[in-house]
Amino acid sequence: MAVIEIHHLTYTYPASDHPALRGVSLDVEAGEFVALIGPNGAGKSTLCYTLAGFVPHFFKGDLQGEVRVTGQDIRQVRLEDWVLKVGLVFQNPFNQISGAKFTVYEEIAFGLENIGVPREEMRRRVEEVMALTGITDLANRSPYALSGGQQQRVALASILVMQPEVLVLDEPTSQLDPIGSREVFQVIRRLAHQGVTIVMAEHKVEWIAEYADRVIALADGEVIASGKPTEVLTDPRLPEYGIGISRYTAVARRAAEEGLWPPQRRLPVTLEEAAVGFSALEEAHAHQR
Ligand SMILES: Nc1ncnc2c1ncn2[C@@H]1O[C@H](COP(=O)(O)OP(=O)(O)OP(=O)(O)O)[C@@H](O)[C@H]1O
Repeated sequence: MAVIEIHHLTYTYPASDHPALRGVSLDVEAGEFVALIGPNGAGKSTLCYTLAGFVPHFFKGDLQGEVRVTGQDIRQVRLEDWVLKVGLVFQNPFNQISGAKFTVYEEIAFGLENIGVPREEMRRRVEEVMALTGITDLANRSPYALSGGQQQRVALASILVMQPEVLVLDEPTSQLDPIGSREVFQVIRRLAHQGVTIVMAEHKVEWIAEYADRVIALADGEVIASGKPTEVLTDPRLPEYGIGISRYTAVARRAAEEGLWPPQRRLPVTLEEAAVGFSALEEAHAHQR
């Protein structure tokens, strides 16, 4: 059984007459890392909110179809129970920090304190997630006196400490520089290897190509492509939908039009793939000479 099962999901916000999600179907297996891409307004955040239970428990509106996580229907479970099953990480870590605690350690322990977890277990779980997210040395620092990447890892740790089965991230690296982004992607990859199911809305296609298992492209609330990152991210229709492509895909596509890309080779998404493709072409030319 897939961990996430979405069937024919159509959702319209209250006071709107245009569905934000239309006929979305999607299964995600345990430990899979799925990236959501799409232009502004495509429905990525709405899908994240739905998985996290904010739709329909907080945003009412009209929800048709089925959304299940580990077999449970989203409509049958209260939001306060659902959030223990599905953790949501927002774009801006600043919004996720409670403001009630003075140190990173206390911040991460906050959620466990609220549900009355015994002190010894709390310490063990907090130390475990700090190690996993690489922030052990920040334990006594203020959550506000950190870089963006460090702050996002604190936000992530404070969600992970609750041990959700599914982690949903809505553009978690949009405020981060390349170093911070890599830190976050590496932690996410590690979590997926440990069996956490990941759904992440993200624009950075080169990072997605490197780290995600599958990509789902949304446009105007509908799934327009779904598959392996290299397939979806080089789909020639993406620009028509206003979805950004990697600069390496764009360069190689131009080169291919001029006969300067190996004909049988898939277009690249990352720099490494581009380098391999162009050197293969060079070798083929050297042979012909
Ligand atoms: N609270 C709301 N009430 C009414 N309509 C909304 C609300 N939030 C989003 N929408 C609409 O739902 C559609 C999907 O928006 P959503 O924010 O999910 O897209 P997105 O792909 O996350 O875009 P972005 O990349 O800009 O964050 C858009 O048409 C948007 O205007």
